[in-house]
Amino acid sequence: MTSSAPSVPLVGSLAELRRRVADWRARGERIGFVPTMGALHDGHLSLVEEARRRAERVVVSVFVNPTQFAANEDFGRYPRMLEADLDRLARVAADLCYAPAVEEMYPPGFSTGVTVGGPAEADLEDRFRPTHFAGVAVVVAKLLNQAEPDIAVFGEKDYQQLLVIRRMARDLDLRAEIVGAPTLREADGLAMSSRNVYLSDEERRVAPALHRALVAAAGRISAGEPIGHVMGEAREEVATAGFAIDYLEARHALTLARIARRQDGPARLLAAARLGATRLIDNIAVEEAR
Ligand SMILES: Nc1ncnc2c1ncn2[C@@H]1O[C@H](COP(=O)(O)OP(=O)(O)OP(=O)(O)O)[C@@H](O)[C@H]1O
Ligand SMILES: CC(C)(CO)[C@@H](O)C(=O)[O-]
Ligand code: BAL
Repeated sequence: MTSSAPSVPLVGSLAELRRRVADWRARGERIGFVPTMGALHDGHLSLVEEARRRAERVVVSVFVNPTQFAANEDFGRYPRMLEADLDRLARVAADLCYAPAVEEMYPPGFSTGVTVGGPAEADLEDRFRPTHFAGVAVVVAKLLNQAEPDIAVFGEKDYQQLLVIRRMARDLDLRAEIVGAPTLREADGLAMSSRNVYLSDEERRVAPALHRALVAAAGRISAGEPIGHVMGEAREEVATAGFAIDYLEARHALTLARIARRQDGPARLLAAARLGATRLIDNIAVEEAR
């Protein structure tokens, strides 16, 4: 299907990205930036809309970053559909799509890394993807240096990633303000994700059980039930639905430190769990007691 909205310019070279951004900046326009790996869904588009509320121009990057995938992960089969992505970006009037080739981002001889600690060492995603945040940090640092936006929007769906990027931006004095945006969900509660296309029909039917368990647990903790007990039952419920759980934990929402009591919060419940070959992540805030 073709869109009737004006098409979104696509650039692949850093020089061209910089030229366009410099033109806008010279006109006094604020630049918003949304980094993605493409296969865009409505969750991504909501980030573009958030950026649009805060800036006159919005650049969206589409780059499946090899350095954040471990050798056994899905880099090779990650969905790639740039034409459809451009069509979707046109509908939310993004100003530019930046889709560099791997060689543009990582030229021969590339040998620099960014070491991230703090929230990157929370024993959550990092336990299961030990090289992941180093790859995310290096590509996000590069993208933010390349586009030099005023603001950059990241989804709360990747909650630990959001905290890692906030920490990195603060520690390295990156100029962009890092903005977090809420998770968009399907009608049955499943967090939208490019990886949902991997789910079989049966797995797709089961998948919302993860969010349901998080919502129920957050409500019970908020009402004063003991965290350890509630989280144990949530793990049982998710496992019974058919998931293999990597983690399903209550953590401090700002530091990701373990918390045993609601009063140690603000609390966030974070989960990663596998349905067959597909790994889903999700998280939810625990409302604070009034
Ligand atoms: N459902 C969603 N709602 C809001 N933001 C989202 C959602 N899903 C992803 N994002 C955000 O979009 C940005 C790009 O994410 P990415 O391209 O990895 O998409 P994804 O759907 O999360 O894919 P994946 O399946 O790889 O996790 C990230 O900041 C991510 O947090
Ligand atoms: C931030 C990001 C675009 C870096 O590759 C990626 O980790 C993602 O899509 O969340
Ligand atoms: N949204 C995070 C990208 C990844 O899983 O590699």
